[in-house]
Amino acid sequence: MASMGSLPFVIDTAIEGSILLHGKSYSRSKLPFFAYRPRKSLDFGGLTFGCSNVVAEDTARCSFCCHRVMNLKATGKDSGEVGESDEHEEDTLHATIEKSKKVLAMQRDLLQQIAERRKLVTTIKSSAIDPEGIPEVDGVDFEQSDSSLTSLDVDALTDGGYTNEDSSRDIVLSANTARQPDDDLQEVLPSSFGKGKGAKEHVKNFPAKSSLEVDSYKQLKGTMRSSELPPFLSASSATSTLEHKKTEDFKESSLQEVNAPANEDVKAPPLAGTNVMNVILVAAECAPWSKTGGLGDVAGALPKALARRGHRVMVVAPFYGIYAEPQNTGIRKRYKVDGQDMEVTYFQAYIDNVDYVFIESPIFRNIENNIYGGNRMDILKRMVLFCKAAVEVPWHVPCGGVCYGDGNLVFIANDWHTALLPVYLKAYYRDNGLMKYTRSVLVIHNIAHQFHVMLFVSHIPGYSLDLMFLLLNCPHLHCTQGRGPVDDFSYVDLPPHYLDLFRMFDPVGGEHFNIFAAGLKTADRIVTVSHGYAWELKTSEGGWGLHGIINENDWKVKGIVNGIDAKDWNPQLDAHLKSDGYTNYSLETFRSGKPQCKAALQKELGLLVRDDIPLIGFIGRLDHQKGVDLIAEAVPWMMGQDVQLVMLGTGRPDLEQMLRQIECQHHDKIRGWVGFSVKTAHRITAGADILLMPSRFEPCGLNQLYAMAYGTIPVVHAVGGLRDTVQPFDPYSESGLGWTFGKAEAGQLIHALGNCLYTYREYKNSWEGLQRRGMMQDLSWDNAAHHYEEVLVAAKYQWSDAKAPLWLRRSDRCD
Ligand SMILES: Nc1ncnc2c1ncn2[C@@H]1O[C@H](COP(=O)(O)OP(=O)(O)O[C@H]2O[C@H](CO)[C@@H](O)[C@H](O)[C@H]2O)[C@@H](O)[C@H]1O
Repeated sequence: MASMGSLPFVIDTAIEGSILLHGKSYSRSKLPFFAYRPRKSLDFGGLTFGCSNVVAEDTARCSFCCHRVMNLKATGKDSGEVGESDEHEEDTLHATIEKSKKVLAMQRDLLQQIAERRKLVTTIKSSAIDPEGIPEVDGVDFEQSDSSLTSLDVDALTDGGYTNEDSSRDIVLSANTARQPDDDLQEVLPSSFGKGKGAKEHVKNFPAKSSLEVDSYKQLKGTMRSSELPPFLSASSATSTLEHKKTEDFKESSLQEVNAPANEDVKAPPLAGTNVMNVILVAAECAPWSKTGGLGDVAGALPKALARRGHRVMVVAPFYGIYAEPQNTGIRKRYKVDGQDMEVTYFQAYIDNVDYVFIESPIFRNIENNIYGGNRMDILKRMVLFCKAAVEVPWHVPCGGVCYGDGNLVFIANDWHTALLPVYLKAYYRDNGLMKYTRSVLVIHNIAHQFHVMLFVSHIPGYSLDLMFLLLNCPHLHCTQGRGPVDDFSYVDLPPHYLDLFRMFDPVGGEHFNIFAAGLKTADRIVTVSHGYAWELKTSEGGWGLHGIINENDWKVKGIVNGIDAKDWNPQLDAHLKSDGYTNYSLETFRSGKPQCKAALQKELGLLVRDDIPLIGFIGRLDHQKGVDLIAEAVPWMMGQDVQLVMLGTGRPDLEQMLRQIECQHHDKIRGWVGFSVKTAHRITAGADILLMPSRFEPCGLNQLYAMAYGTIPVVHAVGGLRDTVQPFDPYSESGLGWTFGKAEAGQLIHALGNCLYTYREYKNSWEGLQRRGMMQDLSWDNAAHHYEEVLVAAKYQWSDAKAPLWLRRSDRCD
């Protein structure tokens, strides 16, 4: 079956003096160079599955496990013993040797990188007390590997050394050794599933687990009878028979696949280089399936950017409604929540190089419009189940045929809703010697979240007014940081000594239970969504009672400004600008495109269609944070300015009522749209001239980023991410991106807006310059993803007890 060139070879045996390929015997003296490599180095993946399907190109990847293999270009004939050398064979051999040199050069680079890592680990070892924290690097266990590896490999892998059976090559390849065949067979995807668009293809882009990264779950199952398994683990799936059948199907289809020629795509190395990891982002919402605000946008966009860098990325979210894309994997598990067994079913989709896993359970059903609704216990139970099920996804849910496993894995949890995940990871697994190399990063999008009623209270020193309002008056106190009475600890189902992580005290609320606090303490790293907010979180005004914990963990906190999804929020591609008189536009066409969108918006809202009147927009949750009440205060002034105003939002009923009332009073100039409409948000962003964001605090803010990308000028309270991203306009140097004001007060808003309107009317060129500068910025997620990657890598090499060693505190601070 083989022909000259690029067919796969299956090495059957390699014995002294000869080798058997596809059942044919080849004499050693006539063999192409690959046959000289000791059999051990070709042993990965076994003979029946996966890695035996090596292909012939410079640097080939196994079509299944994607591990780099040596150049195995075939030079033998396809049948019978290799005959006498002829000229053609000589040429081919030379070409092969040339190619092998290139491969060797690449390997040399790789070895150098390994050597550098080794040095790093040695440094870590020498400054650490806990040897358990020493991580493996790309599958190499430095504890176990031969100490002569570094020098030996780099030097020995030269042309001359290559023709010998050099054990150093074994070591090199074993660092990339593929998963065991058995692993594959245990965790494969149903055949119907693995065949989805790109489903298998994507797996081969990622490094498979090394033998050192075998799931701790499998180790556990291998050493214990099921009756002895720890109680925190999920109960066994009801689908085992089905899974077995599907496993067989998959085995067959995989074998068909490995037998097919697979030399077509030798891909460029990933941007992340040797930092490529498995990343699982876990969030309570993920656009476009579920979104109540910015968290949904981030969960929808950041994973794609990480995938573009070459990481294997998954998003895990609850399955709230009926979604078209995800398919039922048939895998079901049961977890205990408040003493009850709750079953979850995993749904899965693969879109834009990202795996999406949705956790379905009656507890999540039909709440897509009220994700955070219900009473405190309802929410708590949902989050307990979600986090328990999410931690085990890398064990149970095969994506494209292969589970992520728990080696080289980092979870990214988001806000208090998933802050239990780092705690469960530690308490259930790492404390028990499982998931030893799995790390967690907790992202703070909003440390306060919303609250609903405000009353006047007198000031307590050290506590901000905002916080006191929150503590005293929030009827949905559970919406903030996962707070509750200390008794709530019994619901999270953790060993008693974990209570201390959750127990908090503040002068207003007294002793209480706080999920966010426990997550922040336990996570290996903390990210928040801007530099400004990272700083504010450490203050009593900005930390909402958690500033003490943030300060104590300062060494692991990093601010990374959000990006924007360059497909969804791009005026050139925006799907919501393709109808009703709107139009797509770009930097080249915005002078005509934007006025067209403005006219379409005025028409749609029933406002006077006039190009010369500034159209001001506001989009956001209607709550204390967003400062919509400050806009209301400024309305009388605005109405004297010949402007139009449109406000879109939902939230606090009193603020919703306020919007309706303002519209009633100034129906000719104002629209107050109460509701959640993604389409309208896009259209306002495109059609408005100015966007107001008078937020009292704003961790990052996405709307000002969207506005700038659409040539809409932001007027913002200079706080948190707004200060980071909106550089104030300077008329002298014609620089800057918008207007800012220093205090969340109506007077200051009026002052900044007044200057903005003046520029709009009197200085058309300056205005256009502002628009151009805004639109020309690279606000994409790619930049942010690069910074996230640094955090993920730092987490990977983080000590397992989340306590930084002293040297790290001094020299590798994340701020
Ligand atoms: N009525 C409505 N109809 C349609 N769309 C609506 C809407 N109200 C809001 N949106 C949309 O929801 C998103 C809100 O983004 P924000 O950055 O204001 O997030 P939010 O404050 O919820 O999140 C938190 O997390 C994000 C992400 O990290 C941080 O940027 C932010 O500062 C922090 O408070 C935007 O896409 C906006 O268009």
